[in-house]
Amino acid sequence: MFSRNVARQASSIARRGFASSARAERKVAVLGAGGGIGQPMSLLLKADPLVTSLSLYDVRGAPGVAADVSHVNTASEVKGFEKDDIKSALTGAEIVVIPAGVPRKPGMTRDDLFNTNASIVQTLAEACAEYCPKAFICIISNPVNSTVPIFAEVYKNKGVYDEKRIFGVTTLDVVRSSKFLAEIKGVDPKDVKVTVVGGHSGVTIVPLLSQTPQGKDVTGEQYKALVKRIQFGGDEVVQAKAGAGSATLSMGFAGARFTNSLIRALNGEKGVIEPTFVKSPVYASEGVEYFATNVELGPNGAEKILPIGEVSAEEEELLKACIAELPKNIKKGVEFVKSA
Ligand SMILES: NC(=O)C1=CN([C@@H]2O[C@H](COP(=O)(O)OP(=O)(O)OC[C@H]3O[C@@H](n4cnc5c(N)ncnc54)[C@H](O)[C@@H]3O)[C@@H](O)[C@H]2O)C=CC1
Ligand SMILES: O=C([O-])CC(=O)C(=O)O
Repeated sequence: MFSRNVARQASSIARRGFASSARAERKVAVLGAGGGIGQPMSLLLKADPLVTSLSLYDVRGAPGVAADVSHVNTASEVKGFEKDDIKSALTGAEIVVIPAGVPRKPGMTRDDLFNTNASIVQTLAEACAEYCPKAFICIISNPVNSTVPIFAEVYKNKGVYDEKRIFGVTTLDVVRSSKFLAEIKGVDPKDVKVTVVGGHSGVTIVPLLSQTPQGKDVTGEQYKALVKRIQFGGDEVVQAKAGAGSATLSMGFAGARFTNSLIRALNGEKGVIEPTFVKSPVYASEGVEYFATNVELGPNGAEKILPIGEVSAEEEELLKACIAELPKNIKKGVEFVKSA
């Protein structure tokens, strides 16, 4: 959908011409733009005609990345900021995408990143609350199950919280599910859409393969292996990179796809649906405050949280395991801010 849409937009703009095309102004800021995810994602955002302005920030290196991607001949303007200049980076931003923080090394869980990334995300939330409190926030930094609650708690403290505007980006789980299932079935991944619910780590990642035409008849050992590969796809990359980090290119693609969906919805397109980790009523009665399901995006952000729908017996079990784990991750994030 993302690449098809970018291609469609690009050809439509080519027909109408850049200068004359009336476009909604959409300023996107990337925090952590100098990193492994930040760089390829910034390139993809620069290639997206729906992004009209790109503001790249990192504690170090973002002006260089900005100078580089600014030579790509699409219409958007690009500026780079570093160190203390976060105010300039965030002022006027409508969407802030955050891949700032340390990645895993082999042997680590995402939760092992908490000690470092919690304070990074808290600091960035404080800056966003001050300089662009109405922006839509897309959080990539791990552990997403905890960093989303951290961001929300900071916003509550600052009196600017709007639950519809804060998203944990779980799109990579959706992208992986589509690709891995398509490989098994020998079909084009563009035709394979998998809803992934829950959170973004190990057993909290719950692919609903039974809801996908191509996934329905995957059973037995093949089903178990596929679910495991989706749940631990991040580990596959961490191991293959052998100490040099985690998924960056596929995450750059997934982050740019989520941003594109959000902008299309802000621009008035109807029926834009993406799974994302948000404040959710779905398991609230069981003490799970945040949960990823399909969410219909719209001009106010998370317009409609869609129900999980019918699930198989196996998926029931996966959901139980998810629900046993997720509240601990959420609580850890909430308490981090409350105890500060
Ligand atoms: N949500 C998801 O599906 C995924 C999340 N991730 C997570 O994304 C994060 C980033 O991963 P990579 O880009 O590979 O790491 P990286 O280390 O290559 O880049 C991170 C960047 O963040 C910057 N940074 C650190 N503190 C900052 C601050 N206070 N303000 C602005 N920038 C700051 C660093 O200077 C660095 O350039 C990690 O936490 C990783 O676990 C990675 C893959 C998938
Ligand atoms: O595995 C990691 O640490 C990075 C990540 O979240 C992913 O690739 O899904």
